[in-house]
Amino acid sequence: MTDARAVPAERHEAAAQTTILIEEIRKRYGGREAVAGVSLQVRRGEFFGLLGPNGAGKTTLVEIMEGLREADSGKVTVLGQSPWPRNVELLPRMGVQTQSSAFFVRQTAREHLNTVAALFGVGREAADSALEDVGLTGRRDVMVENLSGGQRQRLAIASALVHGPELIFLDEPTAALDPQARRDLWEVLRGLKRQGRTIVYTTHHLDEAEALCDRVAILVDGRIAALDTPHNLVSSAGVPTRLMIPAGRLSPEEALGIEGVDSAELQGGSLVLETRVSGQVLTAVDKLAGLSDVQTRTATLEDVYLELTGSLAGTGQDGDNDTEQQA
Ligand SMILES: Nc1ncnc2c1ncn2[C@@H]1O[C@H](COP(=O)(O)OP(=O)(O)OP(=O)(O)O)[C@@H](O)[C@H]1O
Repeated sequence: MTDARAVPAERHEAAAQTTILIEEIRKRYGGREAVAGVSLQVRRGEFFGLLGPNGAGKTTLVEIMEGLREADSGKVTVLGQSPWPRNVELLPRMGVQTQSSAFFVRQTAREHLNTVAALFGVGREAADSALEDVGLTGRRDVMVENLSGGQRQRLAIASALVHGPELIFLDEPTAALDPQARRDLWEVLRGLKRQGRTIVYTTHHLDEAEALCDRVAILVDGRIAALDTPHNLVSSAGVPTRLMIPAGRLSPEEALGIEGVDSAELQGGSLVLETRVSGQVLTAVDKLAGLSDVQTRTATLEDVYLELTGSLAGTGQDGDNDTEQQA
């Protein structure tokens, strides 16, 4: 005989695999609905990206997940618990890096982390291992104020990691970094994922989201405009491929005569064709003008993002003029 009260095994399994569950969350500031009915699930061990234009509601949503802000309605479950009202049981299990991370600037990187470790009640070994995780061991004796911007960003991440949280919130950790420092930090972040941590990642860098995230949600005007793997978003969006042909080899009129070419325009020394059937068009271009020096640019997450944010932004709000500070 089965126990009617028993939770089916698959529901237990689903709960074990879910780190964050957001159900129909809404948050209004005065007349503006910053989060307008968002539901999503972040799976255990997932690198989850939150994308969207300025003012889309990302910070509000993340703060609701972190237990820093109360939703007007809807349900939030983080690691099986409600983060609001401020849930002290959850604090040791979560790490939070914000863009305005505070540092003890008159300390060395190591002293800073030791202080953070002490606040969390963990030992100095944890501080050393967090420094190693972010590749800062060699800079541990440098005063925080003498670290470069990229090294400070790493220290901010180390501060969010020092107590060994299962879930980490990272808010634009690569903002203001040079290209090499960004790439270096990507490796650090991949390392965190390999350790099995769940990461909620807010960024404006679409290439970064594409390179790092298992799935991304694109927020527009407080609503989810798309949620999927970067690969699926790109392949299902139907964004055209661009072919760049050195100018002079083919005229725009000739190109427009090729079946499957949607547009043809001269831009910066190239004839740029847009098509959704690139194989077919390349074959035709080969016959007419040859393929040497022809470049192909396939759609990226940035194309999908721009299409979504461009077509949806501003359609679902009651105005931007009622934004007084509210808790
Ligand atoms: N404390 C607040 N009081 C009033 N309005 C707020 C408050 N916080 C955010 N807002 C408004 O809510 C909307 C969403 O803001 P939010 O900071 O969540 O967006 P965001 O996607 O994080 O933006 P950004 O990319 O610029 O950080 C914006 O219109 C913003 O002006």
